Amino acid sequence: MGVTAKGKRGSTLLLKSAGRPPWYTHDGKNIPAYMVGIAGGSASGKTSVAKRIFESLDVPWVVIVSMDSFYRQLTPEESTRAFENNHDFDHPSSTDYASAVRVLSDLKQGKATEIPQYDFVTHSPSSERQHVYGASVVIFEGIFALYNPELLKMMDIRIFVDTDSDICLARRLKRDITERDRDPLGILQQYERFVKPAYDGFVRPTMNNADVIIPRGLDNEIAIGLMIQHIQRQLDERNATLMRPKLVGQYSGACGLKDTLITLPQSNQVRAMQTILCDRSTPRDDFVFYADRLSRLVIEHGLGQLYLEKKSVETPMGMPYQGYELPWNVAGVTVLRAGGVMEKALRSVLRLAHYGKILIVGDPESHEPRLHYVKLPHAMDKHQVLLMDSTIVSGANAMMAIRICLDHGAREENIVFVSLLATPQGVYAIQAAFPQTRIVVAMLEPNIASDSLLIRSGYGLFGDRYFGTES
Ligand SMILES: Nc1ncnc2c1ncn2[C@@H]1O[C@H](COP(=O)(O)OP(=O)(O)O)[C@@H](O)[C@H]1O
Ligand SMILES: Nc1ccn([C@@H]2O[C@H](COP(=O)(O)O)[C@@H](O)[C@H]2O)c(=O)n1
Repeated sequence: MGVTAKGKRGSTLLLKSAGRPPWYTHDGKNIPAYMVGIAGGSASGKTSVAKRIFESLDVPWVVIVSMDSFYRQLTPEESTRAFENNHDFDHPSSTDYASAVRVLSDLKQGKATEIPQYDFVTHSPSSERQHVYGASVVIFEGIFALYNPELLKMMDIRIFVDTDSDICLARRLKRDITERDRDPLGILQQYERFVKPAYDGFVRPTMNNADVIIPRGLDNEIAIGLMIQHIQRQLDERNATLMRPKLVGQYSGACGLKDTLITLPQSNQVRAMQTILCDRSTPRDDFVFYADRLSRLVIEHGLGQLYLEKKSVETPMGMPYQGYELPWNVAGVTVLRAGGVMEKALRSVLRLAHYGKILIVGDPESHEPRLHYVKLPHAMDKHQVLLMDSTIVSGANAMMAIRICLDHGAREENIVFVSLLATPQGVYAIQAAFPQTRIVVAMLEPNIASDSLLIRSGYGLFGDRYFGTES
């Protein structure tokens, strides 16, 4: 049984996804996503209402998760009956709640997750998964969205769409013929036998769990408008009270830095290279050459922090030699764009690594970091992570990058942040939030130029100097 193009998959829609501001407190802890639950009868307009809310909300990184994604796998006998319109998909037992709870609780906690996909033509989950990360708002819609107590607990607002059953049946007929490859007689049989009784017995009673009931679904513009205003107000209030990471840590020379900071031995060679990089009159080709050379040194120093397995080999003279095995499980994650310089160094010294990219751009007004793109290797929990950025200045970008790796399952004790230059202020802020992350730098440089919120290190704008994009 193949999946046809006509088959409707359990739909997960990422509608807005760029420029996410920090979603964690100054001590690095995630702020839970705002969750909306929308229940109602089949074809009552749940998806349509969900889409309308999303279009209207002024929030980046929003996701709609459909309950369709969690229909459980049928046994062969059940599957045969399903093709005869004789399987009850409207009983609560048709849903894999454990999977729904796992996915939604990941999203609620700000973690990356994989959402199963469903095919209505084959009546079975497909092998595909949709990777979702970064939702500030999650809308969960489905006939049993307000049924399971664990799911209900996660929701910040619960909505029930209450549409006349004749209208629902007419819409369902049309939709199931065009989108789900069904025949009219089968649809009517299934409706009479399962859909209607289950609505009366299981779905309608969940109206009691709702905070808001929307009669007539999308047609009820007033109710929908009021509800959107309410949600937007709640989000704005939450936003105003969020404890965003401070752009500069509270470092004062007196309190000192912890020993998770590892600085490259300050040989005369290293200091000479730093002098070249800090010198405003250095020509670009020299800047690039010495940035590359210093990157290799600091990357090697960072690799020296990785945990290695012991290995015994036999020498050509037949003697035993006890040593170590180079690791296979290194994830080199670049904070774009300046971190790309260090990826080049990592590639030149390590043959086996998986690479990831994170694009963080400072907001032009507040200079607050904003996440625009992330792609990381699979199974981050099994990787030792070398996180690379050329400089740590306020520490805000580094904190966001570390938070992203943790949200994708990386273990904090396995993260090594590698940088050419760091300010003590930035290191202090990172250490306060992520005490187990090791920070390897070529140089600690306390002299920063600060122009209101925009802070520059001794290198000036490293990426622009390296890539030749200075204005
Ligand atoms: N107010 C409305 N007027 C006309 N058609 C609608 C309205 N609301 C939904 N529909 C249509 O009815 C069908 C089912 O709507 P949908 O929002 O997907 O319902 P549900 O998610 O509850 O199954 C879709 O084809 C949709 O375009
Ligand atoms: N293989 C399946 C699975 C589910 N259904 C029907 O889908 C309805 C829920 O989807 P809505 O978008 O309408 O909320 C539900 O009433 C099931 O009967 C199906 O027909 N085949």
